[in-house]
Amino acid sequence: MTEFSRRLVRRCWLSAVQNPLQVISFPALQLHVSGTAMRASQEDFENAMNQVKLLKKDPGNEVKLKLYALYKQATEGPCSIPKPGVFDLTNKAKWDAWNVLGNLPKETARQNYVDLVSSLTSSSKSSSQAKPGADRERQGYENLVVTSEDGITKIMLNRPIKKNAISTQMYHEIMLALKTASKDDSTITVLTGNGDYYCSGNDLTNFTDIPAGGVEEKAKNSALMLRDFVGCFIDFPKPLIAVVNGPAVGIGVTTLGLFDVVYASDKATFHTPFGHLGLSPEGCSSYTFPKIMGPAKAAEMLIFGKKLTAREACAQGLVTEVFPDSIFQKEVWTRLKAYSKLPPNAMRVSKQVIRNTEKEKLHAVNAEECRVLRERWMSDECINAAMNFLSRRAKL
Ligand SMILES: CCCC/C=C/CC(=O)SCCNC(=O)CCNC(=O)[C@H](O)C(C)(C)COP(=O)(O)OP(=O)(O)OC[C@H]1O[C@@H](n2cnc3c(N)ncnc32)[C@H](O)[C@@H]1OP(=O)(O)O
Repeated sequence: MTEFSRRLVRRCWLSAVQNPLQVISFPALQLHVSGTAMRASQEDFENAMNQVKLLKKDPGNEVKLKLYALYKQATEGPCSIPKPGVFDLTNKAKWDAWNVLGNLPKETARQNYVDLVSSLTSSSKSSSQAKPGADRERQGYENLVVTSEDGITKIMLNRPIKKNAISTQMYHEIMLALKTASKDDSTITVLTGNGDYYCSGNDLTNFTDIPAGGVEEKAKNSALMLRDFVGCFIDFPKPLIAVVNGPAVGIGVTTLGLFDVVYASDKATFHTPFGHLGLSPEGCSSYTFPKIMGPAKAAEMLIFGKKLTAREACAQGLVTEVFPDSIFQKEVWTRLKAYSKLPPNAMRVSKQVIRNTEKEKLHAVNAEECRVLRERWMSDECINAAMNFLSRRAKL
């Protein structure tokens, strides 16, 4: 085994433990009942299995792995199947969880399974009464807060604990929110972030969830998703405004070239560390950035990862206006409320006149960037960089 493979093995296991939600999907709990007759607690065991299928809230991957392992131990005994390969993250995490139970007797595993399910059903009953959760569910977004008021639809990235890194689910949520906003009654749409960051870019753990088809399939699916995601910005029909409340990284920066107006707090910074991550530009920035700031300045950002302050980004034309952080929200929202009262059709038509001649080109650029990135994601440079971040060895 090479040093690289050893690091990858270590990293894969680490990511399975640190980011269990990325590793195993909920349907994996829909296990088959073995025909083997069991003693007294067989009925409890089967009831518990049925209760698991009815859980309203995803219990998280750590718990799901525990349930899986206890089920296997209770029905088949100690793990004796071959260890899955290093890239087969999901099956490897399941194997590890089962294997760690060693020679735990079947009856004990069965009892532990029943106890664990019982604790889950009681906690889900109490948490379903919590109002914030109910609100989120009603709105249908896990990591966004979407509000419509005064003619403005505000889409707020709401994962402050992870600096608003965009998870796979968030990509889909943002696409849905943009599509919904494009058809609602609002006249303008705003994207912003909750907390101290605007967005820390792509969630680097997105790539730890490797499907059965391996890294190639993951790269293919990611490229398709990215193309759709960026396509939603290219096609967005109303004025789209970024309210950049704090630092922006990666795709949080590149997509800014597709907004109509970008307001930034003076605390914001703009960083596209593609070189450090073994990546290449996306979000149409390979086209919009040279157009906005000239090829030399764009190259410094996109190839060498030069981080810009808000004032520098404004001087380069990426940002429309910078405000002192202390008055940022007040000033920006006062201005946006005034803009939102302008005639909506005129605003739409003006946007179309400004943007439509570029649309076809932007879609072609988007497709090409995604094609190149699909290759990059499978490169050693990129895998190493993601591993470094995940194992906390490197920060940007
Ligand atoms: C499928 C489509 C793909 C499209 C491709 C897009 C390309 C990009 O977007 S490239 C840019 C990717 N982003 C990064 O490389 C940023 C990585 N993050 C950092 O360097 C730092 O976290 C930070 C400089 C943003 C913030 O540092 P700070 O010291 O203030 O806070 P932390 O303790 O590091 O972060 C808190 C918490 O948030 C997690 N986190 C932050 N950013 C990301 C991220 N991009 N992906 C995953 N997780 C992230 C960080 O790990 C911390 O989590 P824990 O508290 O659980 O350790």
